[in-house]
Amino acid sequence: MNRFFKLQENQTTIKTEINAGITTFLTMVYIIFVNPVILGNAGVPSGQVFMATIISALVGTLLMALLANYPIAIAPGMGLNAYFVTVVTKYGLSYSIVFGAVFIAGVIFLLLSFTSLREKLIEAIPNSLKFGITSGIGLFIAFLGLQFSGIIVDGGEAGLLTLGDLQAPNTLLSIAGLFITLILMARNVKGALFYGIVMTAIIAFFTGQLTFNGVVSMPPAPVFFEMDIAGVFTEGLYAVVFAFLLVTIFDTTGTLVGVAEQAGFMKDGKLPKAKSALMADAIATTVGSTFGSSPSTAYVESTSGVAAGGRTGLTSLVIAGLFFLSMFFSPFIQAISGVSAITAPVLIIVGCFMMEGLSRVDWKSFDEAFPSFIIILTMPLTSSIATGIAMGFITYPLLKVVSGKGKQVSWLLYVFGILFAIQLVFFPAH
Ligand SMILES: Nc1nc2[nH]cnc2c(=O)[nH]1
Repeated sequence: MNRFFKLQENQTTIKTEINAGITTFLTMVYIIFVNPVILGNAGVPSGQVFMATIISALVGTLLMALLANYPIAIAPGMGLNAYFVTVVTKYGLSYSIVFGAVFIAGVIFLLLSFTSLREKLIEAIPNSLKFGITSGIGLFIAFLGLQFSGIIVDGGEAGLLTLGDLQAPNTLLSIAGLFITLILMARNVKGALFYGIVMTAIIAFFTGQLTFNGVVSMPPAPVFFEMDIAGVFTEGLYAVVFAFLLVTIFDTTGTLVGVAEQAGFMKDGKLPKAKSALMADAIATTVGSTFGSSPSTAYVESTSGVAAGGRTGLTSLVIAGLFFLSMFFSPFIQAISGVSAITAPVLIIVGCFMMEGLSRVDWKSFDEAFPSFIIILTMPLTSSIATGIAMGFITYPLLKVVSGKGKQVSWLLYVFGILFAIQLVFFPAH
């Protein structure tokens, strides 16, 4: 164990790594409650999403442990799960076609992990676009949380949106959950999001909003290969595949670099073993789609385990082991997932985490600030990550050219800008 995970070299111990693994697991286990709620809005059965989420997290995090020896967890990302639902519901598609799109994005990501285009792409995209995308997704999922909780509702005569009925039972439950979780977060309690869900569920139980049919059982049977790859082409979902691909690559890379900086792994501004880490994510996304999950990404919550001293893949191995054990708690987890007001506070708070990157945008330069701003604004307003990305990629090269800085922009961005402009104007459906 010591030799495989290089514990001594990384100045850590088995006990510290186990502690770190438990810490990260507690901060991210909410995804197995929340993902069935979100993908349930696209009609995917809850038991299927529950298993697919665990399998994605298990495969990705285990590969991260074994291939990269990093204390970084992988699981289906928030934001892309919501975008998945938008694509299914807004355009009336079958979810199996959209799983096909996730599969294709995963395979392209896997192929890209072997080439240098991956680095080129990552280097060509400026901070304002990268962090604009992550933050836009943050606002998007927080907005969903506000809707699920009933705090924000359709405005009708009052305008597009308005404040909901704060005395409605499910809204009251969410508000109580939000306050409890915020208090736990502010007091730096390990696993605040998880304990927040549990405490909100207890309130829901005693107020009759939640019923249980058991706690432990054998895992539900996973559903395998319920996807329609041909449908991706007949429906022309190219922009959707592209959005899944770009967001997964940027999000994972940004998160890997952030966590690696915190853990002291960066060497001369480069991330060693980036290839193995990205491959772990690409494989998790591809495998996850075959079982019925939206794309996976490296989790920002891994920072909590690193803060607890985790430095090696042993931390990730512990996280993967805990995800495996959670398979046996499906009745408990599915009952909680059935009441979206319980998990809504998590969406609002995770949205806040994802805004952090905005500090890296150069707000004093208008040609950097505006593309970031338009992404953040349009993602929640159009409920489309792809549209938000398109707005940013169109305005960035445009503003650079008119301000005489066109030469600073990579040719890749001009190509993307033109492609996105054509797509938005002529193929706006997706
Ligand atoms: N980086 C990152 N971390 C997450 N934690 C939960 N969801 C996400 C996500 O989409 N991206």
